[in-house]
Amino acid sequence: MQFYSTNNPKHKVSLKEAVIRGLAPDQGLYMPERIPVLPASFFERISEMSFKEIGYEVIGKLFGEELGEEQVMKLVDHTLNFDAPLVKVSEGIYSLELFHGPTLAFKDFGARFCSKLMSILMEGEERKVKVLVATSGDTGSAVANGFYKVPGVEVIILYPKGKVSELQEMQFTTLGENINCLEVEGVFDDCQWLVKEAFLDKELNEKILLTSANSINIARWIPQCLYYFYAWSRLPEKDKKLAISVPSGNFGNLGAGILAERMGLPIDVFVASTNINKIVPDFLHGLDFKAKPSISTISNSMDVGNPSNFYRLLALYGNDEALFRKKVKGFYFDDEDTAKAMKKVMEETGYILDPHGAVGYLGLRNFLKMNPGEYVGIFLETAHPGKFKSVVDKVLGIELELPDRLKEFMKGEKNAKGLPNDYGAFRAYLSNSIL
Ligand SMILES: Cc1ncc(COP(=O)(O)O)c(C=O)c1O
Ligand SMILES: N[C@@H](CCOP(=O)(O)O)C(=O)O
Repeated sequence: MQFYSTNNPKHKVSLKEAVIRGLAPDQGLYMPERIPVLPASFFERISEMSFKEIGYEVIGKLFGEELGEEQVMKLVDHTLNFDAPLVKVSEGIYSLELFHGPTLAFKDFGARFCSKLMSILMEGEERKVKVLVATSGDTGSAVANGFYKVPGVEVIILYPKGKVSELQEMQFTTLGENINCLEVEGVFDDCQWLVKEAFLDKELNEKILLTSANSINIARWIPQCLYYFYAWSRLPEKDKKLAISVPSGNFGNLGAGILAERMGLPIDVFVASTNINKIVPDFLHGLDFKAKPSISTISNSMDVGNPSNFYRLLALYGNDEALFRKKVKGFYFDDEDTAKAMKKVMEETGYILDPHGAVGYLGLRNFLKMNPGEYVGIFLETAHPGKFKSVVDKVLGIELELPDRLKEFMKGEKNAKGLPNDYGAFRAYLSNSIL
């Protein structure tokens, strides 16, 4: 399987090159040249299969030719070593809990897969690699933990000063060793811009082997499709049509769901749910796709004004905007709606949503209301509420008990360097820290 750039379908590279480069030289995102469809027999057996067995088949179809069966199994075993339970919240509404990994957010799946795949692909290489990461909170913690002490890899995390939760910040700034953190005077989109500029800097790339562990990299993006298959395998109400709502920011997660659907998974409708950073819902309602400055919200990890996976979503629908708008429904919610939903769901069901999951829940509920009785719905609960403890406590008027794993992160000492929102300063930092 080769991978093409969304900016030029003729530019095709191997799996290794796509993963090591991260972003195509023309700034496009890599995509599999063909999307393999899983056989009917796979879907007939899926309910009896374990998460890992599902993973072997799906990843085998995508990467098996290049990696072989043994490496595929190693990769999947390393990635899927925690569960993603499907929990019934109310009649016809299920939460896919993606927060049972080491840093309690869905990014753990992609980060673990990415670090393992990079190690496999770099085996025997003399070159060392610098992994650049822009984060609004959760990618940073998952990547830092996934790549911590991996030999030959140095990670540089850029995050917007004062715009990630305290717990998220502690999860990546306290590790040290090969994990370096830069606190940027700006918003998430500035961090993403700085990273992309570094990839375009020819001179710098001649000196340093740079790659990305954001969802722009197929090694971070593709494995996120696995839990959509698993969710369907565990869904009790398969006789109904299925709607899945994805709380979205950079849109890698939704893109991975669409990939799963293109591989044959019977998902009837996707709901793209955002906070007031509503660039994609606006597009789905007929406006042009237009990046905007991001606005701070209580679902801070989704404060993205220039979602980098947009053109990947379009490519998954054959660049057919009408088809994209038909298959994906867009909703957005402000902080007041989000807080109200968190309270209502806790009062009515006892289920505690984090602010991102609450946005996903709201999108799903709105869609189901418009189509009564026809669908069963799943929303992705993308992070543990404890990661946003101060917001959750304030909104719900409770004192949320943190899981031990989160408490552990609070014991370390923050270590981050300040960085102005200026490419020259970032370049100087990278040039001075050549491995
Ligand atoms: C908790 C949480 N929910 C949702 C999202 C949005 O996911 P995506 O960027 O893949 O759209 C993020 C960040 O990516 C996140 O950290
Ligand atoms: N919300 C993200 C932003 C980066 O998303 P990614 O999936 O492209 O890495 C975060 O948690 O940092």
